[in-house]
Amino acid sequence: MESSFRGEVMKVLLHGCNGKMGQVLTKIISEIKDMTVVCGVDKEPLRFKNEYPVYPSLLEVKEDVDVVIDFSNHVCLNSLLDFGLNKKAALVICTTGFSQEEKQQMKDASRSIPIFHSANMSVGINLLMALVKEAAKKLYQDFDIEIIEKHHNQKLDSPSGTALMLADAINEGLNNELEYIYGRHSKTQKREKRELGLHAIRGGSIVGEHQVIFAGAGEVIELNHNALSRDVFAYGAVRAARFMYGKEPGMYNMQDVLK
Ligand SMILES: NC(=O)C1=CN([C@@H]2O[C@H](COP(=O)(O)OP(=O)(O)OC[C@H]3O[C@@H](n4cnc5c(N)ncnc54)[C@H](OP(=O)(O)O)[C@@H]3O)[C@@H](O)[C@H]2O)C=CC1
Ligand SMILES: O=C(O)C1=N[C@H](C(=O)O)C[C@H](O)C1
Repeated sequence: MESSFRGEVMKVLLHGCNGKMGQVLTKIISEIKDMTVVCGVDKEPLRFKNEYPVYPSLLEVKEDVDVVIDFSNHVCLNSLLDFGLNKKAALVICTTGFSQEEKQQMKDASRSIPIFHSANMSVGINLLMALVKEAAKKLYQDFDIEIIEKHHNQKLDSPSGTALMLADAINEGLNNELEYIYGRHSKTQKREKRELGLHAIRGGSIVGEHQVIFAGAGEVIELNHNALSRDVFAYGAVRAARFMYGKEPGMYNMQDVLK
């Protein structure tokens, strides 16, 4: 998909710039000619020596900004939306762990500004969403469906935003009949047909692995996605920022970017 961004240098604010994803993006954007990080915002502004100014709060930002790329924490949503609304900047929100109410807040704000949100910026996961939706439609009658996700030991939210996105894609294909079960413990009854189990593993430096299991009688189908480095998410965020530049107000996601 072509972006509406032409011939100028796009001014990016990195929100959460001193986090793991913020630092990967800092490096990747520094190598892109038509994009520049004009400033960053992070709870700990002095953690790294960045080549751009870093503020402890969005309220202190002085620079002109075209697009905010956000990899921070869901608790920042109010200040992020206020910033976007005041400065008329497009928001590329890649953070996960939002409640339903927070997602509704995003939708409300998107009546005035363009807002992108996706729990996974990789091309592969967004293709996998379509595959598991189709597979679920064909297999559900005879196969039980479960999702396992694995991430590093610093991750705050579980299950991952991606696991929930995959579950929602599956459930959409099945008229939203499924009930999500978050890990099984202290159970004394067998699995019910309409359960969709979501299971989170946390350890070491695992970047992000998602496995969708279709388990039938005597056979199992597994669809896996493994992110081998954070670069894949950062390149996706850059692609989304290009797509969002100059867009009309509304909610957008990775499916729109990849169309
Ligand atoms: N959509 C996608 O493809 C991906 C999404 N993510 C999501 O992005 C988010 C960030 O991930 P990651 O970079 O690994 O996490 P990190 O914890 O490494 O980075 C988050 C950064 O944001 C900072 N921060 C937290 N709260 C605030 C605040 N109120 N104001 C300003 N800065 C704040 C953190 O500071 P401090 O450390 O001091 O709290 C930290 O520097 C997570 O929600 C994660 O799930 C991650 C990878 C891919
Ligand atoms: O926190 C992470 O690291 C990741 N979070 C996203 C999620 O919650 O799905 C995406 C990716 O798997 C990495």
